[in-house]
Amino acid sequence: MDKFIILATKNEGKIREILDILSEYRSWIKTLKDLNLDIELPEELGESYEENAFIKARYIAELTGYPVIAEDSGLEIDALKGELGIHSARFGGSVGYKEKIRLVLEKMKDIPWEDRKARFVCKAVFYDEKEDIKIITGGKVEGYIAYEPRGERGFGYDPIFYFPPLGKTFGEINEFEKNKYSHRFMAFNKLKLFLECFYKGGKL
Ligand SMILES: O=P(O)(O)OP(=O)(O)OP(=O)(O)OC[C@H]1O[C@@H](n2cnc3c(O)ncnc32)[C@H](O)[C@@H]1O
Ligand SMILES: [Mg+2]
Repeated sequence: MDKFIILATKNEGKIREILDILSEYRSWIKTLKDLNLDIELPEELGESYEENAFIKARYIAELTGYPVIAEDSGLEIDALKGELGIHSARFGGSVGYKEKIRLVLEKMKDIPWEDRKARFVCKAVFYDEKEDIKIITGGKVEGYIAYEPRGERGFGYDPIFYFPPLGKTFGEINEFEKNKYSHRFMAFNKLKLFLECFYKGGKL
């Protein structure tokens, strides 16, 4: 098959979740790894999740000529206004997530539960240069920053994101559960509606 969509992300955690959400379309989707495209994505200098998702999508679309899916996401913490959000991946510099999490918790050590509100946000983009299509969908999930990390599942900031409806952090729930409630699920589930029309209309 020479027609496919490229998934433009380097984050293995995202890839797992997105391929699972879009599992019906798995045979149409190629990751950068599937294509042996060992390249860096461009700097995410946009001012919003949408802009950054589009920067990544456009870069790969221009490079390959194929339709592309990309996303940009982040953790917004009310008490640390503006520090994470679209800067979540860069927060704390080039250190691992154990250290980023330690830094967040250190900054929030005196903050009481009611002021620990946070949300994960995701914007997903489908971009097809040839067909002149740009679709953006979004998702959000509300929770709290836990007092300490719990669970080893998921990726990134999952161990400190406490999700009240399940009484657990995202680090404690399995992929099946995360893909029922997450910001990424919501964004990509909406994008799926579009892919359904596009795919069923034989457009790909
Ligand atoms: O740009 P790409 O290659 O897609 O991968 P990335 O990891 O750099 O991704 P972003 O630029 O979108 O930054 C997202 C940040 O938000 C964090 N994040 C996003 N969704 C998350 C989730 O579901 N669980 C935990 N952390 C998440 C993630 O760890 C990053 O620090
Ligand atoms: Mg990134």
